[in-house]
Amino acid sequence: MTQDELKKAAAWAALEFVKENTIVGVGTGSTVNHFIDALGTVKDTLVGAVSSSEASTARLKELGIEVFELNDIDALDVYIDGADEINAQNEMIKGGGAALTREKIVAAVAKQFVCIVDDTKLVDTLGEFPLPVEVIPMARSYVARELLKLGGDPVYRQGVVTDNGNVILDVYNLNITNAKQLETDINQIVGVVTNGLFAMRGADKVIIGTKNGPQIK
Ligand SMILES: O=C[C@H](O)[C@H](O)[C@H](O)COP(=O)(O)O
Repeated sequence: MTQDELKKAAAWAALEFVKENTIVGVGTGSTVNHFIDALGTVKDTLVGAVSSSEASTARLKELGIEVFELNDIDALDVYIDGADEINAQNEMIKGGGAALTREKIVAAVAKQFVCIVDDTKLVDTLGEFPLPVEVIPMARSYVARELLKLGGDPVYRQGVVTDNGNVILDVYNLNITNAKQLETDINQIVGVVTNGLFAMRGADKVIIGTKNGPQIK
């Protein structure tokens, strides 16, 4: 099976976590795009969705799924999203598609975070994938210098502006042994909006696309 077929299998398996007559939290990325396609097949049973990016919002609307503003809802049962890396503690690196901040906000509201990944995303130690950090544009050089002090090698993601109007620094060469601490430390740097570590709020369930079918843990 190709990596995309594994993503698709994990994404469609996530439908079992979607309850009738609810609003579903929807993440961003190529794995989630498969999940949105799956949601389209059950759209008549849903109230609608809350989205973590302009790209996912457009795709949901194309399929006729109503998209609600997060500020207009009180609670969210489930949030379904992909990841760039995930470890055995269900801590993740996210933000390869620059959607990390809105993803972290929707994940914070949701009662349950279901992560959908192909099995290439499983790692023993987070950090081989460069850690995305969303930064206020005028703080970019300052934040980069502070990230160097934390032991990483930040690289400006040229040409990318987030849905929030900010920029991304991708931090290479981090060997992340304490993800919660690093998540907290990076968030303390003035000018950082969010970093792509999802450790303080990790996934509650993981659906892994494998050649033997989707596995839930
Ligand atoms: O900003 C993007 C998100 O965090 C994605 O969930 C993550 O990059 C995984 O994307 P994909 O499913 O395309 O591998």
